[in-house]
Amino acid sequence: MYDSGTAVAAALEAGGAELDDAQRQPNGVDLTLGAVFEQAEAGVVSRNGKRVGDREEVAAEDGRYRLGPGTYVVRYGEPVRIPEERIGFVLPRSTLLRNSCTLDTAVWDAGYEGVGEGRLDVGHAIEIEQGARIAQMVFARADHEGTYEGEYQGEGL
Ligand SMILES: O=c1ccn([C@H]2C[C@H](O)[C@@H](COP(=O)(O)OP(=O)(O)OP(=O)(O)O)O2)c(=O)[nH]1
Repeated sequence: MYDSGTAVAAALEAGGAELDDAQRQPNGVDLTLGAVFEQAEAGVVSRNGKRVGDREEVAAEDGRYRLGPGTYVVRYGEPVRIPEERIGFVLPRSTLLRNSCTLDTAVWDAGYEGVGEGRLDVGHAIEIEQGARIAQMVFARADHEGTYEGEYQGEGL
């Protein structure tokens, strides 16, 4: 069972997100584009740890990112707090898909708080305005043991 968009909006606002009406969707809340980065060195995923490789921020021109084909890391524009008994999923706006682009996203754990990131795959050159809606977050009810306490907790806040 998924929460309504109104319930997702209430949870995000309780976590400090400032939402405009266009972000409020029937089944979730649209997240906006905060910043774009290009990976500059190798990261590490090992059995006992991980490290995110350095990245360089892409400059917006007149508030717009003009992105050529390739892989980017995006930071969303809103802080997110995933309530207990919920799991979060972020899906790309279909307009990205219709323009040969997409977002790759992972699980948003109960108890996570922060300004999250995702992988933007640009299959054809695209222009995206900073602050434009790029994704939708939905919440599903979920059992869980414990809450998120990893090193991304509090990122970007
Ligand atoms: O697309 C996503 C998915 C999740 N998150 C946030 C919320 C999630 O709770 C946290 C950690 O995600 P995950 O557990 O998948 O990352 P990990 O690499 O396993 O990190 P950790 O070892 O801290 O669990 O990152 C994002 O920013 N973007």
